[in-house]
Formats: sequence, structure tokens, C-alpha cells
Amino acid sequence: MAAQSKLSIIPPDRTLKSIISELTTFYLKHRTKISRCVYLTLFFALLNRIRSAISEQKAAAARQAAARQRAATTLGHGEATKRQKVELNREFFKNLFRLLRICIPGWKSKELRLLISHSIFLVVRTLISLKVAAMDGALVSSLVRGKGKDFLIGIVWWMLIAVPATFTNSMLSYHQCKLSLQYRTRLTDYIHDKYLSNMTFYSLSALDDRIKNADQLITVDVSKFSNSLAELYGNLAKPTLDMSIYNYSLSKSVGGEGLFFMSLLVQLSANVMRALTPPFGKYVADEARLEGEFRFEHSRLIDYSEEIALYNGHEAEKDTLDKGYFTLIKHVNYILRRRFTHGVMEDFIIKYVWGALGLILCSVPVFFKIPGATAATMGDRTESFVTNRRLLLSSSDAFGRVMFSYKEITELAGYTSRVATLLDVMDDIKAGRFEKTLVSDESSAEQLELMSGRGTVIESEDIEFIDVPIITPGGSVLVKALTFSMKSGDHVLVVGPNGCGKSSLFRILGGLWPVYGGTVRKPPLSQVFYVPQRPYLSAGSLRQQIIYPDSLLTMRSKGITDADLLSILRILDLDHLVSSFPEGWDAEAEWRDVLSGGLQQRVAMARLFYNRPKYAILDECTSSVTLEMEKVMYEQAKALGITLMTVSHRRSLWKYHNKILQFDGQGKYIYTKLDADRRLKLEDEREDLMLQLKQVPEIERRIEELSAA
Ligand SMILES: Nc1ncnc2c1ncn2[C@@H]1O[C@H](COP(=O)(O)OP(=O)(O)OP(=O)(O)O)[C@@H](O)[C@H]1O
Repeated sequence: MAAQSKLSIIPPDRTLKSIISELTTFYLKHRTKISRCVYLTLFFALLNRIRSAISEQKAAAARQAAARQRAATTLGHGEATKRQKVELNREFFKNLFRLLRICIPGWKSKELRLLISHSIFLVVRTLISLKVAAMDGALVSSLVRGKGKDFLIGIVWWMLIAVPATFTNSMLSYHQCKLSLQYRTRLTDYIHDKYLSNMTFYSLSALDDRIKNADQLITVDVSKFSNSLAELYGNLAKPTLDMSIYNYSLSKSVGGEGLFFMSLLVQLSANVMRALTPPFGKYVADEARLEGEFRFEHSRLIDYSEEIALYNGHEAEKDTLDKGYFTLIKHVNYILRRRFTHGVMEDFIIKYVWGALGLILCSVPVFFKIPGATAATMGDRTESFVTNRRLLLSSSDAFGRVMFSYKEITELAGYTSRVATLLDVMDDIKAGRFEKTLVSDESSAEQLELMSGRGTVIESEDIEFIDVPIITPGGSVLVKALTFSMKSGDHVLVVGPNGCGKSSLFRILGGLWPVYGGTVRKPPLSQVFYVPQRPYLSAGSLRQQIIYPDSLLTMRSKGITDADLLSILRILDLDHLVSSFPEGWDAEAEWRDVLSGGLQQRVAMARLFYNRPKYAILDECTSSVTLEMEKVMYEQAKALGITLMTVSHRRSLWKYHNKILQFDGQGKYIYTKLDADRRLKLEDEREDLMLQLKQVPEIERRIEELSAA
């Protein structure tokens, strides 16, 4: 019944075909008005979309700010930053813009010139493609018409256009690589400046938890970011340009409406695809982090290979390495699976659905009369079909690339987030803001209060600490308020149990750890020289080991010669080193492996004698040398007028000092004069008595036994 009543609406003398033909006539008559209405509606819809996108962004920014506020009030603040989401949001564009300003520093920069010439080649390439499409159509048309001469002329033109086309293609890839290199150079320069100033490289690893592997960030991630940015410009700018030019040319032959409806369908499917695209940016950032952690484990194995081998610790190390690799590979496999399913969907929609739509579009001028279009004869129709199809293939390829580039943008977002986080953390460190998980929770309110304060650092001739707390980066308060002072000639011995804060005192003195309170008076860093237990041996020649951190040029400018260096080595009985290498002073080696522990400590002392600072901090730096050599070292240092501050458990060193700073390991300390002879005598007597005390229970037991017998 329903079907009957529906049919009855259409008058019996009118068929579906006649209705369609009437509708088409009506449309063609009012085509301009209808088009205007459609375009106007589209324009308002677009405006509305932009408005809602802006308000969405504002809401997201507000949510993020609130989340950050909440995270900042908790101790695990670092975690919140680390787990920041990698999305295409305002944060991403802000970070990208920041990095872009570093990569392209100004209007007159080389990078901008490269970018402009890259863009010119992109336009030239598109124009050549348009010409090639038209030539292709003309060639096939002359074939269909059987016009040999036209065909031959067409072939000659075809070969001629190949010259600029191939040149343009090569120039495009050259520009892309060059841009990537330039970006990397700019970023690396910028990061090196920051990383190697104000001891940021130390603070980043010792005082802050946010960046685990700065080395990988600087060497690998910066390079990946630069590649990704340079590629993206080519992959986004060219297809966008292609799409607009090809679509304009297409719309002239197939009609704007067809193109409009097709774009609508493509846009709809693209939206569906975008909604179904996994967060590849976050995946990439996570993969880079896991990659870094795995590499770090390997470099640790190399750094401590001897110790690990002697411990027979290969099984334990293998476990750690396997675990690191397994976590990484599990993540990579997960990404691979997501990419696979996403790739199937992407290929289906972009290649096949859009391909079919394109063919339908090309058929429009064949089956419908398009006002303004002139395809009439078989040859014309062939020419227009071949040209349109080529344009359409290029256009859909361009659209596909824009769609694929969404994935690339999200990957870029991953690298942007990692590089920008490094810059943010370095800025924070420069401003004295650290984020570290606190180890102890006892009296954390007091701990936090102490850590939130900042003391005063004043440059002076002597060293003086007034009420300075010693607090580790993990928040342990080793000493609440340390007060002591020393002048030139006051040789101070620092003693105390392990972990009581002896080396930490020097870290504060050296400016490595923040001064959380009180006042520190100290000479400039150039007048204080640190000699650690395990000396740092730099890459470079034998001479370089002695004059470190000076360069050969600085050494010469100070008027010091190789002969002077040799006399220093002679004091330490090291002069044979120069003659044992054929290249002498210029010999290069992995000095950490070539020199034994004791020799390394003697080289470190030679370095002290070369630098002749006002103060020297000697941190267990004679633990591997003989008592005779220790005597030579201390007497020579004093003869050079160097004031010593020694940390050592060795009694043999007491006699070289006249003051003692003694920590008890419970937060208390004594700073007093040191009469080494008297103190040694007292210490011997104390040790004797302690020994006797230990024997008392044994004596008592024996007396009891005898009484019982
Ligand atoms: N970068 C760091 N991050 C967190 N805690 C640290 C750091 N460096 C040192 N500490 C901690 O500070 C405390 C004091 O260390 P310090 O090196 O000053 O001890 P020390 O008195 O020199 O001991 P030793 O005689 O064993 O050398 C230790 O508990 C150590 O774990």
C-alpha cells in the first residue's frame, strides 16, 4: 500500500529519467545561484569550525594549566613533566615555534634563503607537472587521431622538459638535506652553549631527575627533529600547493561542483581516518626514551668493564641489558602492529576509495555536459580524460601525502617535545629550579623549607662558611648549619665517617650544589683546584693531561715550556712517561687504561703543580701512592704556596695540616686547631685503651672460671 501511495505522487506519464532531466535543466539554469549558496554555506560552516577549534584549544590549555598547578604542589613534580602528553596542541605549536626561532634565527639567515629557494623549486616542480600532464594528454590524443607529426613534436618537447624536471627534482632533495643539516647545526650550537655553561651538564644529571640521557637527546633526537622538520616542509608545502593548483585546473574541465562534492567526501573520510589514527607522536617520544635508556646501560658496561669482569657480573649485566632491550622491543612491536592496522585502513581509503571517486570525477565531462567545457570529439575527450586523470592522480597523491604527513607531524611532535623539554630543563637549571624526587621523608616540611631558601655567595680572598646547610640533591640534611673559615696558609684536614658530607662541602664550594642558606665567601673558581680520588683524564696528548684544562695555546701564552713540564714530572718521578712514547709529549692514548691508578694520581698532582692555584682540594687523592710519594706531593704543594684542604682517612697526612674540620656523621662537627703530634699520641693511647677494653669480658670470664675451680 505504502509503495503504491509513493508511486502515486509521481504522475503516471512522467518517468524517473524525465524527472532527472528536468532537475538537470533546472540546475544548469540556476547553476550560478546554487553554487553561490553552497559556497556561502561552506564558508559559514568553516568559520564555525574555526571558532569551535579555538574554544576547544582554550579549554585544553586551561585544563593543562590546572594539571600543572596540581603537579607542582606535589613532590613528584618531575614525573608529571615526564609523562606530558605529546599531542598537536597549543603546547606543540609553542615549542615548535621556539625551536624554529633557533633554527631560522632571522630574515637574513642562510636557512631562510635556503627555505625560499626550496619553495621556488617546489613551485617550479608543480608547474612542470602541470605542463607534463597537458603534454601527456596531447600525446595520447595525437596517437588516437593518428597524427604522427604532432606525436613526434610532442616526444621532442617531452624530452626537453625532462631536463628542468630532473634538475628541479635533484635540487629539491639537495635543499631538503641541506636544510636538515643547517637546522641541526643551529640547534646543536645553541644546546652546546647552554649545556656547557654554568655547569649545566653536571646539574642536569646530578641535581635533576627530568632528563635521563642528555647525550642521546643532543646527538640523536636533535638530528631526528631536524630531518623531520626539513622533510615535513617538503612533504606538506608541495602537496598543499599541488592540490590547489591541480584542483583549480581540474575544476575548469570537470566543473567545480564535482570537485566540491568529491572534496566533501574525501574530507569526511579523512576526518574518520584522523579519528582512528593512533598517537604516533607519543609512541615516537617513548621509543626514543627507551632507546636512550638501553644505550645508557651499554655505555655503563663499557665504562666499568674491568670492575664488572672482576666481579664476574656478566650474568647480572646481561639481565639488565636484556630487560632494557625487551622493554624497547615490546614497545617497537606494539607500534609496528598499530602501524600495520592503520596502514591497511589508510591504503584502502587513500588508494582505492579515493581512486574510485577520482575516476567518477573524470567521467563527468564524458557523461554530462559541463558548461564552458569543450570536449566534443573522440580525440578531445581522450586528451581531456588523460590530462584529467594525470592531474587527478597527482592531486590525490598530493592529498594522500598531506594525510600521511599528519602522521609525520605527530612524529615531529614527539621529537619537538623531547628537544623542547631539554631546553626547558636547562633554562630551569640556570634559574636554580630543580626537580628531584626526595629520598627521605623524615621532617619533609623542614627539609622543604630548608631547600626552598637560597644563601649568599660572595667572592673573597679567603674561604668562609657562615651557617651554610649541607643538603644532598636527594634532600638529606647532612649538616644543618656549617660555620668555619680558613685563610691562605691554613691547611685544613676534613675527616668524618663515610657519607657524612665531606665531599659535599667541596661540591658547595665548587658551585656544583646550590647554597640553600647562610653565606659562602670564596675565591673565584680559577683559584681553587680540585684533585679527586679518581682523576679525570681527558682525550688528547700526554701534555694535555698535565696542562688540563688549559690548551697548548694558553700554556704557551703563560710562558710555560715543555722543559718546565718535564721538571714537574721529575718531582713526581714521572719523567719516564715522556720517553716511553715515541711521540713524546704528543703521544695520544686512552690514558685511563694506559696509566695505573697510582700513576693517574701522580699525573693529577702534576696538573696541580702546573696550575699552581691558591687553594687545592685534595679528596683522597693519595690513596694509591706510597707514603714516600705522598710526602713529596704534600711538601711540594706547600712549597708552591698552595693552601690545602684535604679529605682523607690516612693518619700519615695529619702532619701536613694545622686545622681540622671533624664531622661526627650525626649532623654535628668540630672545627679546631690541629696539633698533629699531640693528636696522634692521644689517638694511639685511645686505640690502646679501646683494645684493652675489648679484652675485659675475656678477663672477667677467666676470673670467674678460676674462682669456680
Ligand atoms: N648527586 C647526588 N645525588 C643525590 N645524593 C648524593 C649525590 N652526591 C652525593 N650524594 C649523597 O650525599 C651524601 C654525602 O656524600 P659525600 O660524597 O659528601 O660523602 P663523604 O663524606 O665524602 O663520604 P666518603 O668518605 O665515603 O667519600 C651521601 O649519602 C651521598 O649518597
